[in-house]
Amino acid sequence: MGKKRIFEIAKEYGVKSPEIIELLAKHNITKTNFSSVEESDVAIIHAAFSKKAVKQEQPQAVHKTEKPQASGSAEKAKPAATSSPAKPRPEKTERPSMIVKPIIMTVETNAEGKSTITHNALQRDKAVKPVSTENKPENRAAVTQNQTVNNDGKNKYRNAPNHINADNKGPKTEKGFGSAATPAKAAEKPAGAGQVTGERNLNANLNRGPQNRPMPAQGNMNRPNPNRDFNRQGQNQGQGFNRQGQNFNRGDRQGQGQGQGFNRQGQNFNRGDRQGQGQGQGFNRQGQNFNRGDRQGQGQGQGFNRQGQGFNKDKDANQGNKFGGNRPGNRNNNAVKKPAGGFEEIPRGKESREKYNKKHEKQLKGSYASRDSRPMRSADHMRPTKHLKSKTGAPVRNEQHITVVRPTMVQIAESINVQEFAKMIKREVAEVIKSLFLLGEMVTINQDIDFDTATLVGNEFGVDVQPLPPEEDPTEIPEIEDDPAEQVVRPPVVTVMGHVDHGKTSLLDAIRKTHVTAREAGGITQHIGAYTVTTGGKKITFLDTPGHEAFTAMRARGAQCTDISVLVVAADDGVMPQTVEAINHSKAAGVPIIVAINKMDKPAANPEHVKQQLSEMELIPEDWGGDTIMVPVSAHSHQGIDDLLEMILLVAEVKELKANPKLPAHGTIVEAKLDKGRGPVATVLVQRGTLTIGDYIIAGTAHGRVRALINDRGEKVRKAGPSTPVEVLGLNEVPQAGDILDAADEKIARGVAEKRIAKAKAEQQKAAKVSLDDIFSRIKEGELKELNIVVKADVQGSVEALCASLVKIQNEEVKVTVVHSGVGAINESDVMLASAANALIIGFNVRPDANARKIAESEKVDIRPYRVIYDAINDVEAAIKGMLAPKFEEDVIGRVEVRQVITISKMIIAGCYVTEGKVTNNAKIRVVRDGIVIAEDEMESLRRFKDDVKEVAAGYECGITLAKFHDIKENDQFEVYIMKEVSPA
Ligand SMILES: Nc1nc2c(ncn2[C@@H]2O[C@H](COP(=O)(O)OP(=O)(O)OP(=O)(O)O)[C@@H](O)[C@H]2O)c(=O)[nH]1
Repeated sequence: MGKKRIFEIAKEYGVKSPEIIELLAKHNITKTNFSSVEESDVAIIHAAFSKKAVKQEQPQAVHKTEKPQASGSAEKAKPAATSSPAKPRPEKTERPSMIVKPIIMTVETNAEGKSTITHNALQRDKAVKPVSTENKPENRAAVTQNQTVNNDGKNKYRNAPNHINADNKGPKTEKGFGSAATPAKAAEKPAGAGQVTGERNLNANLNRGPQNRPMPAQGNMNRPNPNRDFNRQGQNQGQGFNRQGQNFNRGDRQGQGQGQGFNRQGQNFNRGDRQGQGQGQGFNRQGQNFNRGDRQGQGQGQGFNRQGQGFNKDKDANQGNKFGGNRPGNRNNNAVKKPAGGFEEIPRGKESREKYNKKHEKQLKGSYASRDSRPMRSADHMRPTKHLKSKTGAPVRNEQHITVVRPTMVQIAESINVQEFAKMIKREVAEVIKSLFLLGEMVTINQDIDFDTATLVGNEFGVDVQPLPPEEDPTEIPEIEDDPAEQVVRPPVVTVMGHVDHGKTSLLDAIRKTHVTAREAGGITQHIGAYTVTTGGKKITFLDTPGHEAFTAMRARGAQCTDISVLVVAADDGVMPQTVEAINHSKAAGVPIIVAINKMDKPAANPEHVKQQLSEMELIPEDWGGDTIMVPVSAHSHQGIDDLLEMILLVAEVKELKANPKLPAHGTIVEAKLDKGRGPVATVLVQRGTLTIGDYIIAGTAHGRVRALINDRGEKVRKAGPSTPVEVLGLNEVPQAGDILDAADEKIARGVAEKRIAKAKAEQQKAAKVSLDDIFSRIKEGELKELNIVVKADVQGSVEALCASLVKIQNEEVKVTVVHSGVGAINESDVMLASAANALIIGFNVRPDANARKIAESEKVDIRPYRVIYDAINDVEAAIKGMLAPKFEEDVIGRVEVRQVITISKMIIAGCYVTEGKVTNNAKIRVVRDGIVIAEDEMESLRRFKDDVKEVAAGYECGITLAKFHDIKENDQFEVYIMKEVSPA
């Protein structure tokens, strides 16, 4: 057990080291924090502090360096107190989940010109990682002298005294770094223990960067330890990443190499009879030790770059201790003559030190080695502190406080430049790069790192990295705060869905007691309507969605702005494809489903079968123990309608549907059309707030002041609250179904509309551009045919439905492209566009105006007006089939046997007999010999006797000459076939 040192004793007695040093000084004993204490000294200390010793309250360890001996001779380096390493103080605090306060680091200067740093970041860090440092496999880079001696894989940095004697101001060692020791003494030193010879902790904090980083287990990634001879002992310890703790021994030698950190550390090369120890901590090529001849050498290195190298030649003994710095000339060719570190002694005292700093300012700049010595910089904690004195001339403690503020939280975008990030977190770029390096990212100063990487790096430095709040979209109306206290109960919005003809419209009619069906062209609901009904004093808003497949897109949207979905299933028909689709849409939108089993009045009604089918789709009826409400109804006899409404209200009650009517209106455009007399008319479902006449509204790119509001019964109203469908007049253009409507300040609305128009234009332009990919795919497609179509319809819903159906028609060979679509009559520009794009125009419920008709005639543009969507789709389908390239199929029409081969003036004539079918003069011939096809050719001539004939039937003889193949032999079989056109599927 070695002698105890001041700071350890201080800890034991619960006092600060300076107090002990002061006490001993009174007894004419000069000691520093790291000085060991003689028995006699201990007695003095014990006498003075024994009472205090009881209270062991986390003493603040003060890190000091030893005062130089008056003689200036190389003091024996104290072996590291491996048996009693500076233990980390027990951690009591825990890291708060989010740290918002900045790190304040205060550098205190004491009377002796030593600086200590009280550092709430460090304390915070302690809270962050309680005790965990004990378990770390690697030593962290920041190593002060006492850390050196804890070279046991444990890191005391966070727990160690928070002092950074980084400013070259500690008691300046006259011995410098890497001072020499005698071989004998060096040999005594335990391998692996820190060799404490140089007392100055120059640059001790240089490598405080990345901590807690995952490093491989000790020595795991090290290269094997090559020992090439007998009689040698080679020890190799490595921690970290690469080539650490290498040890090369030749001859009778002992070599020990220890390496911790990152790269090539603790290398030890020994040749001849020698003993060598190499220790390295830090980053790069540390602790190298090269010994040749009969020699003993020790090399220690800590810090950043190529430190602690020791070269021993001849029979010198050599020890080198280096801490930090960049290539600080760490070679100990003759340790006795020259301090190994090559450092100039730094003068003590304020004035002389200032002079020194001034003198070295230039050379120190930009060097890691000199970072500690540099004047204070933004993120620096190594500033030379002033050595102040009180008026009386006595040294005063804490005269100067330097505060460094580092952020504990930064916000970044998706990626950030390394340099910028370092600046942001107030760290050196090299620290950040190093951290990234250790995380496996090789980056340069100008490279960008993504958010996740920045988060990891931020964690290394105790900085919480958060994403920047999303930029406000100029094409969106600013969000308004919705106070839940202001919200009131609103009616449910119900979508009626189901397979075509299962009775959706009839059911709504039955509910509204009106007859919408009769008015519809083709008897099919063409677009969404919305109605409000009152039952038992409560309102329900229904959105009627069309049943045809073509309206899938619209129906899906309908489900999204609704609260409850009523699934109509005909009791006599059961679950059909669109029933399944409707279920999927509702489920996807998270909307509860109430099943209305319709047409119960029909004799063929089989509700149990419907339930059975639905239960297979995970809609288990309540009476079967499930949770899906199923109501048998009849739109004709009105059976069960009240039950259905009751169930809707029940579900709505459970959902607690609420909205704030006091806010500016916010809703969805359910339908929009261009009315000749009234201009653009939009059906809006108000979802939040109240829409009032005079409000300025925006929906998509359309905007304007509300001129009139018409409810679902055709009555003019002044306002419409939440869950109310209402027709709105006053927009400057027809919005799109599904657009969000907002009431807003006119200026804002106009601005937003302009931005949306610009955005849409830009997107259109972008879409119009032909990309390289596009060109390539077209080349690949080769025979690609495109059918361009312009679609015009009376309402937006129909436009969408048609477009969706038309695009679906396309097959492998023909592509249907809707080059333009819109609401309103077919006009001149539609025709011109169709002409330019070689498109046909499909009009649904709209007619071309006179001008358009004229131009269409002259431009030969085909305009097809329709009243029923099916017809339009069917026609296009037929047109596509007509456009398909004809397909041919082989048709074998006969078989012929060659009975004789005749040669007349170089012509080879096969004398044949038709065994099967027939042979025609335009047929193709496949020559088969012994079951193997040997040629395929075309007929050149077909003759009977001397006459050319068109065909010869089975059982007759004929003469056949082939166009190319002349090697015909007797008994060859001719398979006679023609290519027949087949109609496309
Ligand atoms: N017997 C009987 N027939 C009904 C009932 N409900 C609807 N129908 C008939 O079923 C047919 C289709 O009814 P619609 O209401 O148009 O069906 P839909 O689901 O709205 O059809 P689309 O609008 O085409 O999607 C009509 O002939 C109705 O008269 C009912 O409860 N009983």
